[in-house]
Amino acid sequence: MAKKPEEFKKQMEDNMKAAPNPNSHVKKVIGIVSGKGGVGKSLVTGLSAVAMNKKGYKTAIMDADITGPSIPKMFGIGKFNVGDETGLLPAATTRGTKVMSLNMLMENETDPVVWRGPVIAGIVKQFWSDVNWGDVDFMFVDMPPGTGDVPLTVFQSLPVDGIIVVSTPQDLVEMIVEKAINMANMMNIPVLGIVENMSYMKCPHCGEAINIFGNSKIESYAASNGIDILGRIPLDPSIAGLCDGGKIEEISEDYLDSLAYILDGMIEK
Ligand SMILES: Nc1ncnc2c1ncn2[C@@H]1O[C@H](COP(=O)(O)OP(=O)(O)OP(=O)(O)O)[C@@H](O)[C@H]1O
Repeated sequence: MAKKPEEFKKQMEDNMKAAPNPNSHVKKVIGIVSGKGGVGKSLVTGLSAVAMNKKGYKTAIMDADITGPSIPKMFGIGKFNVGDETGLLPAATTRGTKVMSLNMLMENETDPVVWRGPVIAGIVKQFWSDVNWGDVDFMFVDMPPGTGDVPLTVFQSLPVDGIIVVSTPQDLVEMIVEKAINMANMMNIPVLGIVENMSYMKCPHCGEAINIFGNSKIESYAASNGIDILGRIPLDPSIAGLCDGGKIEEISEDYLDSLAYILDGMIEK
Protein backbone atom coordinates (compact mmCIF):
# COMPACT_ATOMS: atom_id res chain seq x y z
CA MET A 1 0.00 0.00 0.00
CA ALA A 2 1.25 3.49 -0.84
CA LYS A 3 2.63 5.52 2.04
CA LYS A 4 0.83 8.63 3.28
CA PRO A 5 2.92 11.82 2.89
CA GLU A 6 3.44 12.13 6.67
CA GLU A 7 4.60 8.47 6.89
CA PHE A 8 6.99 9.09 4.01
CA LYS A 9 8.39 12.22 5.73
CA LYS A 10 8.78 10.38 9.06
CA GLN A 11 10.62 7.49 7.35
CA MET A 12 12.88 9.94 5.53
CA GLU A 13 13.78 11.61 8.84
CA ASP A 14 14.39 8.24 10.51
CA ASN A 15 16.70 7.20 7.66
CA MET A 16 18.91 10.21 8.35
CA LYS A 17 19.32 9.21 12.01
CA ALA A 18 22.34 7.19 13.09
CA ALA A 19 21.79 3.89 14.91
CA PRO A 20 23.09 3.91 18.51
CA ASN A 21 25.95 1.64 19.55
CA PRO A 22 24.32 -1.52 20.98
CA ASN A 23 26.24 -1.03 24.25
CA SER A 24 25.10 2.57 24.77
CA HIS A 25 22.06 3.36 26.91
CA VAL A 26 21.57 7.11 26.74
CA LYS A 27 18.42 8.39 28.41
CA LYS A 28 18.37 12.04 27.24
CA VAL A 29 20.26 13.86 24.50
CA ILE A 30 20.46 17.64 24.95
CA GLY A 31 21.83 19.83 22.14
CA ILE A 32 23.52 23.13 22.92
CA VAL A 33 23.23 25.63 20.08
CA SER A 34 24.04 29.23 19.31
CA GLY A 35 23.11 31.49 16.43
CA LYS A 36 26.78 32.32 15.85
CA GLY A 37 30.24 31.25 17.02
CA GLY A 38 32.20 32.36 20.05
CA VAL A 39 29.30 33.12 22.40
CA GLY A 40 30.18 30.48 24.99
CA LYS A 41 28.34 27.42 23.68
CA SER A 42 31.11 25.06 24.77
CA LEU A 43 31.28 26.73 28.18
CA VAL A 44 27.54 26.15 28.67
CA THR A 45 27.85 22.55 27.41
CA GLY A 46 30.62 21.93 29.94
CA LEU A 47 28.83 23.67 32.81
CA SER A 48 25.59 21.77 32.08
CA ALA A 49 27.41 18.46 32.38
CA VAL A 50 29.18 19.63 35.55
CA ALA A 51 25.85 20.72 37.09
CA MET A 52 24.08 17.41 36.39
CA ASN A 53 27.15 15.40 37.39
CA LYS A 54 27.11 17.23 40.74
CA LYS A 55 23.49 16.12 41.16
CA GLY A 56 24.60 12.52 40.85
CA TYR A 57 23.60 11.84 37.23
CA LYS A 58 25.72 9.90 34.76
CA THR A 59 26.81 12.56 32.28
CA ALA A 60 28.49 12.61 28.89
CA ILE A 61 29.54 15.21 26.33
CA MET A 62 29.67 14.62 22.60
CA ASP A 63 31.73 17.36 20.96
CA ALA A 64 29.91 17.79 17.65
CA ASP A 65 31.59 21.16 17.06
CA ILE A 66 33.95 19.26 14.78
CA THR A 67 35.76 22.22 13.22
CA GLY A 68 36.26 24.06 16.53
CA PRO A 69 36.38 21.43 19.24
CA SER A 70 37.09 22.96 22.64
CA ILE A 71 35.58 20.50 25.14
CA PRO A 72 38.73 18.35 25.80
CA LYS A 73 40.78 21.46 26.61
CA MET A 74 38.17 22.74 29.09
CA PHE A 75 38.30 19.43 30.97
CA GLY A 76 42.07 18.95 30.65
CA ILE A 77 41.78 15.87 28.43
CA GLY A 78 44.61 15.16 26.00
CA LYS A 79 44.88 12.58 23.27
CA PHE A 80 42.69 9.53 23.99
CA ASN A 81 42.42 6.91 21.34
CA VAL A 82 41.12 3.82 23.08
CA GLY A 83 38.75 1.13 21.95
CA ASP A 84 37.84 -2.51 22.27
CA GLU A 85 35.59 -4.97 20.45
CA THR A 86 32.51 -2.99 21.62
CA GLY A 87 33.65 0.21 19.93
CA LEU A 88 35.59 3.37 20.58
CA LEU A 89 35.64 4.31 24.28
CA PRO A 90 35.06 7.85 25.58
CA ALA A 91 37.58 9.49 27.92
CA ALA A 92 36.44 10.36 31.46
CA THR A 93 36.92 13.72 33.17
CA THR A 94 38.18 14.01 36.77
CA ARG A 95 34.60 13.80 38.07
CA GLY A 96 33.54 11.07 35.64
CA THR A 97 31.79 12.81 32.74
CA LYS A 98 32.41 10.82 29.56
CA VAL A 99 33.78 12.81 26.62
CA MET A 100 34.29 12.14 22.92
CA SER A 101 35.80 14.73 20.61
CA LEU A 102 37.66 14.64 17.33
CA ASN A 103 40.49 16.54 19.04
CA MET A 104 41.25 13.48 21.18
CA LEU A 105 41.68 11.34 18.08
CA MET A 106 43.73 13.72 15.90
CA GLU A 107 47.46 13.26 15.50
CA ASN A 108 48.01 16.97 15.90
CA GLU A 109 45.33 18.99 17.67
CA THR A 110 46.20 22.20 15.83
CA ASP A 111 45.54 20.61 12.42
CA PRO A 112 42.57 22.39 10.80
CA VAL A 113 39.49 20.33 9.98
CA VAL A 114 38.53 21.29 6.45
CA TRP A 115 35.65 18.92 5.79
CA ARG A 116 32.31 19.89 4.38
CA GLY A 117 28.91 19.47 6.05
CA PRO A 118 28.05 15.89 5.07
CA VAL A 119 31.48 14.58 6.17
CA ILE A 120 31.15 16.38 9.50
CA ALA A 121 27.67 14.93 9.99
CA GLY A 122 29.19 11.51 9.17
CA ILE A 123 31.69 11.89 12.04
CA VAL A 124 28.92 12.87 14.43
CA LYS A 125 26.95 9.79 13.35
CA GLN A 126 30.04 7.70 14.06
CA PHE A 127 30.32 9.28 17.52
CA TRP A 128 26.80 7.99 18.14
CA SER A 129 27.11 4.56 16.47
CA ASP A 130 30.74 3.57 16.98
CA VAL A 131 31.33 4.87 20.52
CA ASN A 132 30.38 2.63 23.42
CA TRP A 133 28.97 5.28 25.78
CA GLY A 134 27.68 2.74 28.31
CA ASP A 135 24.96 4.00 30.68
CA VAL A 136 24.33 7.73 30.45
CA ASP A 137 21.49 9.80 31.96
CA PHE A 138 22.28 13.03 30.12
CA MET A 139 24.39 13.42 27.00
CA PHE A 140 25.16 17.05 26.15
CA VAL A 141 26.01 17.70 22.52
CA ASP A 142 28.13 20.76 21.73
CA MET A 143 26.60 21.55 18.32
CA PRO A 144 28.39 23.34 15.48
CA PRO A 145 27.67 27.09 15.76
CA GLY A 146 25.22 28.95 13.55
CA THR A 147 22.09 27.94 11.68
CA GLY A 148 23.54 26.72 8.39
CA ASP A 149 23.88 23.38 6.66
CA VAL A 150 26.27 21.80 9.17
CA PRO A 151 24.26 22.23 12.40
CA LEU A 152 21.10 21.28 10.51
CA THR A 153 22.59 18.00 9.23
CA VAL A 154 23.98 17.19 12.68
CA PHE A 155 20.55 17.82 14.20
CA GLN A 156 19.01 15.37 11.75
CA SER A 157 21.54 12.66 12.62
CA LEU A 158 20.93 12.50 16.38
CA PRO A 159 17.84 11.81 18.50
CA VAL A 160 17.90 15.18 20.29
CA ASP A 161 15.33 15.47 23.13
CA GLY A 162 15.71 19.19 23.75
CA ILE A 163 17.93 22.14 23.03
CA ILE A 164 19.51 24.89 25.07
CA VAL A 165 20.14 28.16 23.22
CA VAL A 166 23.18 30.16 24.25
CA SER A 167 23.24 33.86 23.54
CA THR A 168 24.97 37.06 24.50
CA PRO A 169 23.04 40.29 25.10
CA GLN A 170 24.14 41.47 21.64
CA ASP A 171 22.54 38.45 19.92
CA LEU A 172 19.13 39.54 21.13
CA VAL A 173 19.60 42.95 19.57
CA GLU A 174 20.68 41.41 16.27
CA MET A 175 17.96 38.72 16.29
CA ILE A 176 20.57 35.97 16.05
CA VAL A 177 18.88 34.07 18.88
CA GLU A 178 15.63 34.02 16.99
CA LYS A 179 17.31 32.20 14.10
CA ALA A 180 18.60 29.47 16.44
CA ILE A 181 15.16 29.07 18.01
CA ASN A 182 13.48 28.96 14.61
CA MET A 183 15.89 26.23 13.53
CA ALA A 184 14.93 24.10 16.55
CA ASN A 185 11.26 24.72 15.89
CA MET A 186 11.70 23.64 12.27
CA MET A 187 13.16 20.37 13.52
CA ASN A 188 10.31 19.91 16.01
CA ILE A 189 12.72 19.77 18.91
CA PRO A 190 11.61 21.33 22.22
CA VAL A 191 13.54 24.47 23.19
CA LEU A 192 14.29 24.08 26.92
CA GLY A 193 15.29 27.74 27.21
CA ILE A 194 18.05 30.33 26.84
CA VAL A 195 21.27 30.79 28.76
CA GLU A 196 22.64 34.32 28.52
CA ASN A 197 26.42 34.31 28.60
CA MET A 198 28.58 37.38 29.17
CA SER A 199 25.38 38.74 30.63
CA TYR A 200 27.09 41.26 32.94
CA MET A 201 30.38 41.88 34.65
CA LYS A 202 30.93 42.14 38.39
CA CYS A 203 33.00 45.12 39.53
CA PRO A 204 36.09 43.59 41.18
CA HIS A 205 36.05 46.37 43.81
CA CYS A 206 32.43 46.77 44.91
CA GLY A 207 30.74 43.67 43.37
CA GLU A 208 28.17 45.76 41.46
CA ALA A 209 26.84 44.11 38.28
CA ILE A 210 27.77 46.19 35.23
CA ASN A 211 25.75 45.64 32.04
CA ILE A 212 28.57 46.07 29.55
CA PHE A 213 26.30 45.67 26.53
CA GLY A 214 23.59 47.95 27.92
CA ASN A 215 20.46 46.67 29.68
CA SER A 216 19.73 43.09 28.70
CA LYS A 217 16.57 42.46 26.73
CA ILE A 218 16.47 38.78 27.62
CA GLU A 219 13.62 39.07 30.12
CA SER A 220 11.24 40.86 27.78
CA TYR A 221 12.28 38.59 24.89
CA ALA A 222 11.76 35.42 26.93
CA ALA A 223 8.41 36.63 28.28
CA SER A 224 7.03 37.65 24.90
CA ASN A 225 8.14 34.39 23.26
CA GLY A 226 7.21 32.04 26.12
CA ILE A 227 10.79 30.85 26.56
CA ASP A 228 12.46 30.06 29.90
CA ILE A 229 15.67 31.75 31.00
CA LEU A 230 17.88 28.91 32.20
CA GLY A 231 20.74 30.94 33.58
CA ARG A 232 22.94 34.01 33.29
CA ILE A 233 26.69 33.78 33.28
CA PRO A 234 28.85 36.88 33.89
CA LEU A 235 31.86 37.80 31.82
CA ASP A 236 34.53 36.80 34.32
CA PRO A 237 38.28 36.37 33.73
CA SER A 238 38.38 33.57 36.31
CA ILE A 239 35.93 31.54 34.14
CA ALA A 240 38.22 31.99 31.12
CA GLY A 241 41.25 31.07 33.26
CA LEU A 242 39.70 27.85 34.59
CA CYS A 243 38.42 26.84 31.12
CA ASP A 244 41.75 27.53 29.43
CA GLY A 245 43.54 25.63 32.23
CA GLY A 246 41.36 22.51 31.82
CA LYS A 247 39.66 23.05 35.17
CA ILE A 248 36.04 23.81 34.29
CA GLU A 249 34.94 21.30 36.95
CA GLU A 250 36.39 23.63 39.58
CA ILE A 251 33.98 26.49 38.77
CA SER A 252 32.07 26.57 42.05
CA GLU A 253 29.27 29.00 41.20
CA ASP A 254 25.96 27.31 40.26
CA TYR A 255 25.06 29.48 37.28
CA LEU A 256 22.74 26.90 35.75
CA ASP A 257 20.46 26.04 38.68
CA SER A 258 17.25 26.61 36.69
CA LEU A 259 18.55 24.46 33.87
CA ALA A 260 19.43 21.65 36.28
CA TYR A 261 15.90 21.84 37.73
CA ILE A 262 14.30 21.49 34.27
CA LEU A 263 16.60 18.62 33.26
CA ASP A 264 15.89 16.88 36.55
CA GLY A 265 12.22 16.79 35.58
CA MET A 266 13.00 15.11 32.23
CA ILE A 267 14.27 11.91 33.82
CA GLU A 268 11.74 9.39 35.04
CA LYS A 269 12.54 8.41 38.58
N1 LIG B 1 31.43 34.21 30.63
C1 LIG B 1 32.68 34.13 30.23
N2 LIG B 1 33.67 34.76 30.92
C2 LIG B 1 34.95 34.69 30.50
N3 LIG B 1 35.36 34.01 29.41
C3 LIG B 1 34.43 33.37 28.69
C4 LIG B 1 33.06 33.39 29.05
N4 LIG B 1 32.37 32.66 28.14
C5 LIG B 1 33.27 32.19 27.26
N5 LIG B 1 34.51 32.63 27.58
C6 LIG B 1 35.75 32.32 26.86
O1 LIG B 1 35.54 32.65 25.49
C7 LIG B 1 36.09 31.65 24.63
C8 LIG B 1 35.01 31.07 23.72
O2 LIG B 1 34.07 30.35 24.51
P1 LIG B 1 33.44 28.99 23.98
O3 LIG B 1 34.49 28.10 23.40
O4 LIG B 1 32.58 28.44 25.06
O5 LIG B 1 32.54 29.59 22.81
P2 LIG B 1 31.77 28.81 21.65
O6 LIG B 1 30.49 29.54 21.44
O7 LIG B 1 31.68 27.37 21.97
O8 LIG B 1 32.75 29.05 20.43
P3 LIG B 1 32.73 28.26 19.02
O9 LIG B 1 31.48 28.66 18.37
O10 LIG B 1 33.95 28.80 18.34
O11 LIG B 1 32.81 26.81 19.34
C9 LIG B 1 36.74 30.61 25.56
O12 LIG B 1 38.10 30.87 25.67
C10 LIG B 1 36.06 30.82 26.90
O13 LIG B 1 36.88 30.48 27.99
